[in-house]
Amino acid sequence: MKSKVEAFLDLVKERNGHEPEFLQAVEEVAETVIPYIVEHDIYYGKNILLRMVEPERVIMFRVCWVDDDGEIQVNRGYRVQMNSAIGPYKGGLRFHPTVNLSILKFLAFEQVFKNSLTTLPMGGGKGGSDFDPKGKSDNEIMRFCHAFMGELFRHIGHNTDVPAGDIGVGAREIGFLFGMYKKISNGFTGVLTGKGMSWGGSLIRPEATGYGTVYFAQKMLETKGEEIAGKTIVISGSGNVAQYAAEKMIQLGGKVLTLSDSSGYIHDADGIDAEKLAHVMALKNVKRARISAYLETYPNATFTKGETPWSVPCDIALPCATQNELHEKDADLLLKNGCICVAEGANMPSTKEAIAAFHKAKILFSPGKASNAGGVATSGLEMTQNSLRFKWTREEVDNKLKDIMGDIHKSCIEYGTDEDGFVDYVRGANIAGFVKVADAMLAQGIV
Ligand SMILES: NC(=O)C1=CN([C@@H]2O[C@H](COP(=O)(O)OP(=O)(O)OC[C@H]3O[C@@H](n4cnc5c(N)ncnc54)[C@H](OP(=O)(O)O)[C@@H]3O)[C@@H](O)[C@H]2O)C=CC1
Ligand SMILES: O=C(O)CCC(=O)C(=O)O
Repeated sequence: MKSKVEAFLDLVKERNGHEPEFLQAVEEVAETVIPYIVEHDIYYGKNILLRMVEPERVIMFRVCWVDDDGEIQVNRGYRVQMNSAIGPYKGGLRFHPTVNLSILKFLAFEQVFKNSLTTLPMGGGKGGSDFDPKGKSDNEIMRFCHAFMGELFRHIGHNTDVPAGDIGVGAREIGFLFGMYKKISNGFTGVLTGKGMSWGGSLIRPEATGYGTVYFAQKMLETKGEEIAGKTIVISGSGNVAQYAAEKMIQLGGKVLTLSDSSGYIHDADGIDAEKLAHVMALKNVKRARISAYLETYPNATFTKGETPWSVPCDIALPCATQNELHEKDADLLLKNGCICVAEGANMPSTKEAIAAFHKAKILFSPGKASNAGGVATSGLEMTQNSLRFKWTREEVDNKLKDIMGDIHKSCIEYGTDEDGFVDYVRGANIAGFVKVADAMLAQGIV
């Protein structure tokens, strides 16, 4: 006889069998949420989770643009509008050659729970394209963004769907996307977040995902009487999330040992301090160089080609690059080397087996939907400021971000504490995220 979780997953697999990342994300949620549904009559027998795994709408479109050689290029664009029970769809856009429907559906599904956890009124969505920004000129990026928005504009709006950045979409791309939306719609609205500071952006939004991940790690460490000062930290990635996670760790007295990109990782045993990090930011955000270029200025560091940084001994690990970048063997190495805390800055960076290893060892482990929620939370604060036509100070936004990360941590404790006191942050985040969305769906009827 199949368990309820198995029966549910079989149904989801029947419809989405060719979408491995989406199935992985659904499985993690189903395993923790279905037992909760079974114990709570108000949710039982209503097929709520079955409704939540089906996107409300998926938009897929052609994006044609002309490259610098005058060649016509064709890419595929998407927007997955997953769930709008508690607010307008909200979530980033990813430009990366690996983008497909499975990846965007997993990200949109995670986003529904994450946005619910922030306590702000935002539904979940995600979008993007298989366009590869690497090696493209600024003019090519602009032409692509304009072409992409030339179709996306009709599906979004400040009260309907508010996209933002993700992998491959940063301040430059948001600028080009916003410019085209404003032109076509003939209106200046907060339709995107992550905007520039002089045209509706919020202070702290660029820093928010990385800072928030560190604030969450801080809260987890506090439960064990530990603090960040004096700890060694291994970080993967060297993009937006990794850079600001490193910055906050350094400010709080941590010693950051590594950063990476898709070509490999650098290990600086002396620690990446504020000055070295500023150099990384210039390398990555201005020169758009590979992380190995770090060694040209800091030759004492090492570069390991084609590897992730998890073999470097550390107290705290922050996976901040991409999905499924931390496997069971990496988790075993981290544990063997004494790691006590893993906070995910990326979305679903740890595989199911890696999470099981962390849970078995009972170390502090937080899933991205809890610990990286600071980015979208601050996007929510950007939306509020846009509606109010007002601007909060850096300190005001940072304090709100800290409060939100603290509240998410409390929710995880409330729903994820085992009888022996161990906190399963995965279960906590999934159930807390589910309850708010499910209550709204029940109140709104079968729609
Ligand atoms: N930006 C945000 O506000 C938020 C982002 N996230 C998540 O955080 C993660 C990082 O996003 P963000 O920093 O914004 O993106 P960026 O594009 O700024 O940086 C991505 C980083 O990850 C590396 N990377 C990407 N794909 C791979 C891969 N397949 N293998 C190894 N390294 C890879 C990139 O290296 P390379 O340059 O070589 O590709 C780069 O260093 C993603 O999972 C994203 O979904 C979550 C919440 C909010
Ligand atoms: O700020 C946002 O709306 C999106 C952030 C995002 O894409 C994410 O949380 O994964």
